[in-house]
Amino acid sequence: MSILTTNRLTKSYGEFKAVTDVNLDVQPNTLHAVIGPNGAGKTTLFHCLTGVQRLTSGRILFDNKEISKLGPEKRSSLGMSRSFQVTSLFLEMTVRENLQIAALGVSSIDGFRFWSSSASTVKKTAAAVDYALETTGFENRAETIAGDLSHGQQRMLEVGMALAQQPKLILLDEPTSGMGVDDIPMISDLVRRLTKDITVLLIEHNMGIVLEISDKITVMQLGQILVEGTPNQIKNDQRVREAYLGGETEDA
Ligand SMILES: Nc1ncnc2c1ncn2[C@@H]1O[C@H](COP(=O)(O)OP(=O)(O)OP(=O)(O)O)[C@@H](O)[C@H]1O
Repeated sequence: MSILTTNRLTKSYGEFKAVTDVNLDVQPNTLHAVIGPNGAGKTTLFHCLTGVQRLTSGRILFDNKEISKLGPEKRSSLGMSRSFQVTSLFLEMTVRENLQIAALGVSSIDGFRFWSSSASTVKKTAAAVDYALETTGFENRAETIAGDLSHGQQRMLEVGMALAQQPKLILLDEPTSGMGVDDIPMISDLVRRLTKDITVLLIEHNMGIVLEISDKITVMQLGQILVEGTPNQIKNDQRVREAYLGGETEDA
């Protein structure tokens, strides 16, 4: 059974349709990537899925519940977490403290519940932080100040913050953007590992990474789904080659 589906998801800005009739079907414990050239509608789709933007029409079902009209906090409390941005890390705090905040706070600063933590919350939080530390491989850096991490490591910590919320599904928006080539394997290995426990929906521009690590790929163009399939199917699809820089499929 699917963990996330969209049914004719459409988002318009005035007369302009940025996303049109998108039907996504994300299976549990898979890495499902959405790719497409500039302006394809990936970011708009991402914001509609996280609840940052309202759909113009269509429906979103997560874990068998309709979530189309729920805000970001509610979605995250149901188990749908998005990766934080480097700009939302607490750079003067340690890695562990950042993860604790994410584990306690669910998603917004207003939601933090430091002061009313019961013993069971503290225990649950510790387990969530341990899970995030272990999965990101940050066990040895737990006491490092986040501001002292490299840019690539900070991006890993963003993913860790989402993991500390112990989601069923994690949504990642271009997790490798701005990363040096040497750091990219670190994050792509992490993303790949995640599907052991949870589901990953990855919005990504870099075709090379997506072909390497995804189970299923949805290619968007001009707000619509152009083609879907396994990395092999996508790699060999003429329509995809044409959409990406006149024939190139690597790193377009
Ligand atoms: N707030 C907005 N108002 C009007 N048009 C918008 C708005 N946001 C996005 N668009 C338009 O919607 C289309 C899809 O944009 P979107 O950012 O979702 O694409 P994308 O696939 O994420 O592209 P990129 O890889 O360049 O970020 C584009 O034509 C864009 O100009």
